[in-house]
Amino acid sequence: MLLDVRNLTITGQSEHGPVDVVDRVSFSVAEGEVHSLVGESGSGKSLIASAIMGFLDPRWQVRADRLWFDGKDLLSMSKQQRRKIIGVDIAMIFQDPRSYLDPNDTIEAQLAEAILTEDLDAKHWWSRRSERRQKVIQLLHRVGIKEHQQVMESFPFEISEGVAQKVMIASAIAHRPRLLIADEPTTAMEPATRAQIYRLLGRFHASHKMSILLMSQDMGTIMPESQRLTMLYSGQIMESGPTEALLKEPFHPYTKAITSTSLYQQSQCQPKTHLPTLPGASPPMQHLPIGCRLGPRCPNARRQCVVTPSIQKFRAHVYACHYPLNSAGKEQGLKRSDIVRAEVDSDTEQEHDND
Ligand SMILES: Nc1ncnc2c1ncn2[C@@H]1O[C@H](COP(=O)(O)OP(=O)(O)OP(=O)(O)O)[C@@H](O)[C@H]1O
Repeated sequence: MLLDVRNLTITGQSEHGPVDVVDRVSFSVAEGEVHSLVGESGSGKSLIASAIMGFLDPRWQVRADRLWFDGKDLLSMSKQQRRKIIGVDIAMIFQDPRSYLDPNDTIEAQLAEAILTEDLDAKHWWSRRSERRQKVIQLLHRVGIKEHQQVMESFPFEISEGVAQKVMIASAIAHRPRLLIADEPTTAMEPATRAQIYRLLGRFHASHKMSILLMSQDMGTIMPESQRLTMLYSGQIMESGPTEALLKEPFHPYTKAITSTSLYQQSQCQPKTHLPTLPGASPPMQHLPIGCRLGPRCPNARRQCVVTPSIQKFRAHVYACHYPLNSAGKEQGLKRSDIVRAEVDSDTEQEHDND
């Protein structure tokens, strides 16, 4: 497994004391896989991405049974070792690319810096400079920027959001990372630009076997190449498994709500069809409900949901719900009726014993 995350907990401070904003989250990304982490705003996607990258400031406490990259424990390495891995094997692109580009440097200067020295053939610095320039042009062409001259001479505030994201991707792929973490890379973009960015990521995934961990707020913005899907709500995993299986037969009410309001499904609906959604919004970190955090918004919630559901495995899915849907629900219903039957049987036996 390239990235292996087990029981990742991220604790922050609220006015009422420490809060596990991310609560024992587990998922993994295999070599060459695209894994989408989907959850509404505030579900903890950016915190998880930053914890993997080691970007979180010290007021957040990060614990995990495992936070491994390629078999190496990211949490126990020194800062230097971690920086080496992050600089070479893992890259990240962000929702707001312009704020991560240096406002005082041209795009050419920033991309030239991203090119690895080992990728240069020229021996002398003067010929290296022109080689770097050629490599920057190649990078820009690879991310679909044909007007390279104009973009190279620009400062970040002079380019559009879409072009800035392409520049960020160019900078990320200059390192040929094995894992790219994309934190809602197309949030503020027009649908056409969004599609371009996803096509680009899809191309690099296919040609370089690059693994991608894609963070997204809704199913309408996940990549078609996404093989695995993890649904996150308010810092807890709701359901995880192969994308197709989750779309076809969700076991968690949250997966059902998010997938049935997605552009995936909308495109197949008749006009004016009512689309089900969950009313309400995700809670702020100071007011997280006990037990299953979806409880107050969940159409299936019952008294038992104040107890955090344990992680269950059924078929290819992993889910955390006391009252799952579809075949997992039937299976659980059968188990419950066995329990009830066993309780009834033992009561009857007791009655007989008393006779
Ligand atoms: N710097 C911060 N200070 C205080 N609280 C924070 C900070 N960063 C995140 N949080 C809180 O942590 C929780 C998770 O936030 P996070 O940004 O990881 O969610 P997200 O899923 O990435 O949301 P979005 O899709 O809007 O980016 C939220 O309740 C948020 O308010």
